[in-house]
Parts: sequence; C-alpha cells; structure tokens
Amino acid sequence: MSLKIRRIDCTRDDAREAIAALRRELSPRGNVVSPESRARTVAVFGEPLSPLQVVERICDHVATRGLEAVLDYTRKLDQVALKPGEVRVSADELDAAHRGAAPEYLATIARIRENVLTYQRAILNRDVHIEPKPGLKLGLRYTPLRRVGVCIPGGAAAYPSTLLMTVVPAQAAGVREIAVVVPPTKFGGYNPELLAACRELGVTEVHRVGGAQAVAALAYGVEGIAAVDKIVGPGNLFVALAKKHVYGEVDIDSIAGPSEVVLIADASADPRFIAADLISQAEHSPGASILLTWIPGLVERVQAALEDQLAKLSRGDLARDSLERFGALIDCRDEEQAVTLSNLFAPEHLHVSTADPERLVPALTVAGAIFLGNLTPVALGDYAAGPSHVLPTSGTARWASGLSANDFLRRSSLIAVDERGLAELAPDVRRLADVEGLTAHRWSVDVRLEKAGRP
Ligand SMILES: NC(=O)c1ccc[n+]([C@@H]2O[C@H](COP(=O)([O-])OP(=O)(O)OC[C@H]3O[C@@H](n4cnc5c(N)ncnc54)[C@H](O)[C@@H]3O)[C@@H](O)[C@H]2O)c1
Ligand SMILES: N[C@H](CO)Cc1c[nH]c[nH+]1
Ligand SMILES: [Zn+2]
Repeated sequence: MSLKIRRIDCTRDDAREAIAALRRELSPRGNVVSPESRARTVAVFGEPLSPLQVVERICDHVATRGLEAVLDYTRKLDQVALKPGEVRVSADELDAAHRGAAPEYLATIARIRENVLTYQRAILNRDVHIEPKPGLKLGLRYTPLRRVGVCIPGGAAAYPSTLLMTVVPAQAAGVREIAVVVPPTKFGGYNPELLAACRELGVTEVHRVGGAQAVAALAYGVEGIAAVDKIVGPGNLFVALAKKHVYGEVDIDSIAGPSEVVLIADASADPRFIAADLISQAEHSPGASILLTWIPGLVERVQAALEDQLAKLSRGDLARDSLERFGALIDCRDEEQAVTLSNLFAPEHLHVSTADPERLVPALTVAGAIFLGNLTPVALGDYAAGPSHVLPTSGTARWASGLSANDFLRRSSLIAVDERGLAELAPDVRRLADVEGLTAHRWSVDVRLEKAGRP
C-alpha cells in the first residue's frame, strides 16, 4: 500500500510560512481525543463537555470531596471499582512483582538507572558563593523539593521507561518523597513490569489512579495521598489540562504532548536508518515525523524505505496513520535552509544525520534534545542514554527545556554583610527607601550603623 505522506518543496522560496503552517498543523498539542473517549465523556457527564470543562469539573470535585470523588471518577472513567484501601499498591504487591520479574529485565532497569543517575548528577546545579565587595557575601543555595508526584501514563501502553526518566532525575536531585500515580489498567497499576521497576528504583508509594483525578489528588491531597509540591510526567490531554489547572497550587514541569522528530539528513545518511527513525516516533501514534534534506533524490529513497518497513513492523498501521496525518518529507535548498526551518519548527527531538553533525550544532538553537550522527537514533534517548525523554513538544522548545534533576531543586539566595559591607550599601538603601517613603526600611539600616558608631 503506498504511503500518502505529505511532500513539501522548499527549494524555491524561504519557506518560513510553509513551516509555520506545518507547525500549526502538526501540533496536535495533545488535543487528540478518540471517539471512544468522547463517548465516555457523554456517558459520565451526561453532556458533550469539552476536555477543559471535564478537567475543571473533576478537579473541583476532588478538591471538595477528596478520595470519594477520586474513587467515583476511577469507577466511571476507568471502569475499575476500587475500595479506599486498594488505591495504594501494597509493599507485598511490589515485592511479588519484583520477585516475578525476569532477572535480565531488572538488570536492564538497574543499568539504565545508573546511566540516568550519572548524567543527571553531572548536570546538577551547584551552589554559588561570591564576595563581590569587601564585607559583602552573596550566594545561591539549591535544596531538593520535599515531595513530588509523578504521572506515568497507562491508558494505551505501559511505560517503564517513563518511570526511569522521571523518578531517577528526582532521586538524583535528592527528593525524598516520590508518589507515583498510574491508571488502574493492565498497562498501569496492574502491570507487573511497571511495578517491578518501581520496586527496583526504590519507589514505595504507587497509587492506582490516573487522569485528571490523579493530578487533582496529588495537588490537593486526599485521604491516603498527601499533597505534593510539584507534579511531573507526561499523559493524555486530560492529564495535561489538569496539570495546567492545578499550577499555582503546586508547580508542574511542562505540558508534554505527542512525540515528534525532525531529521536533518545529508548524503551520508542511509535511507533505511532515516525511515526507521521517522517510524519510531510515528509509532507512538500520534507522533510527528519530519525529514529535512537538500540531497536530490533522498526523499524518494526514504519514501521507498518507509513503505518497505511499514509493511513489516507490527505497529506499521498505527505508524502509517501517524505519518500520513503528522508527517512530512521536505526538500530544502541547502543545509542552511534546513537549519533555519528546524529552528523554526522547534522540535522535541532533532536528529542530525550528517557526516559532521558537530559542525551544525551551534546553529541548531531550538530543540528539546539533539541526536548527533548516523549511529544515534532517538530510541537511545527514549530508553537508555541518560537525559530524560520527557521533553518540550508542540513548538514549546522555543522556551521550554526537557525534564532534568534541576527541575526538582529550589533556589534560595544568600546575603550576608559585616560592618564594612553594611556601611558600603547603606547610602543607596537610604536613597531608595526615601524615594519609596519606606522609613522603617531606612531605619533598619540606620539603627545598626548608629550602634556601630558609623551613622
Ligand atoms: N512525552 C513523553 O515523554 C511521553 C512518554 C510516554 C507517553 N507519552 C504520551 O502520553 C500519552 C499517554 O496516554 P494514555 O492513553 O496512556 O493515557 P494516560 O495514562 O495519560 O491517561 C489515562 C487516563 O485518562 C483518563 N481519561 C480517558 N478518557 C477520559 C475522558 N473522556 N474523560 C476524562 N478522563 C479520561 C482516564 O482516567 C484514564 O485513566 C500518549 O499520548 C503517549 O504518547 C508521552
Ligand atoms: N518518545 C517518547 C517521548 O519523548 C518517549 C518514549 C517512551 N517510550 C518510548 N519512547
Ligand atoms: Zn519514543
């Protein structure tokens, strides 16, 4: 079956408009709600509420009715009737899942944990101490957040990798209390591999709740789930909108939507590798996959490789659908135009499949994660390398960055003076305090200098 992926020829104009339009079109912003999900909304709420209205209603009910509302929505939305004592996964269940897991699987989780820890510890912000003037000491101190909530998706697939890419950065930052929420499904709270991974990572608090009701429970606190300081992790539209809704009550990381990759390829790139990389993000379905190249004929060779591989892969149909709705093969005028268009698109993942990728990196300023060279598929970052795979999507890489251990730290500035430092800053403090009419501010300086005999 021939693949109907969009082809764009940018060789004759600067194509900025075309890429901006593509960005809008290929940015589902997580707004992909299936017909079944829409039907569920009507069944639960009795009317076709918008996802935003659904989320506001769920969050308000959880804030006022607590666990009872969480259990009610879990029954209606997930078709699972949990009793209050069944929400938290017991230590015995975590132990049993761990005992039952294949030793090679646990060894893989442990090895990846080490990779993630090594990277995340290396990039941790360090405290700063300076003495810019005699008698004045300034500093910046980082301390880990006390308690965070981690959303792990589990509606359509199981994601032990997302557990690694969220929990381990928090551990690297020194967060002591980590509460994982995951829907009560065979891909989530009843998934033995996921539970075994939790136990392997030392996560002891896992709650079988998902969607907006889980986010609200973490934000407001309900019986059995204490309120957290920050909520991180990806999820479907309901999770994303709920995180936005509770922001301010708690902090959140970002709104991570459907996956996307931009691939910049020169003549050194193998069309089969390119096709495999485009399909690997498309198989998330939805996922946007875009090729930018200035090599004549490469687009045709990639199209042929895509058709060949889609026919052989088990998720080929899902990936085909995604490539046809959210994919594009783009002919550029030259390397410079490919770089400009990539920056404009601001992809979650950028794969530079060229002979000398380091040469292009300084100009590639806008991307969540950059994969360098023909031997570095995005799947390495998704699963094992070390940086988190929770990255900014839908063009938000313009201003947002991927999740890291630093997102679990808070900053406090430190200021200390001795008598000399106090006297040095006093005239400027007095002047501004006078301008603002805040006499007590001025007096708090004057009283000290008076005592020191330096009025
Ligand atoms: N960016 C990343 O790092 C990353 C990693 C893994 C997964 N993902 C993405 O996260 C998403 C996860 O989606 P998922 O399907 O597994 O869902 P999910 O686990 O995030 O959410 C499922 C929950 O949504 C709620 N829900 C479903 N339909 C609803 C409705 N009509 N009204 C109210 N609530 C409803 C239910 O409570 C259900 O438990 C996918 O798009 C996947 O590609 C992203
Ligand atoms: N590519 C996804 C978003 O970056 C992460 C993921 C999980 N599993 C495989 N891939
Ligand atoms: Zn992926």
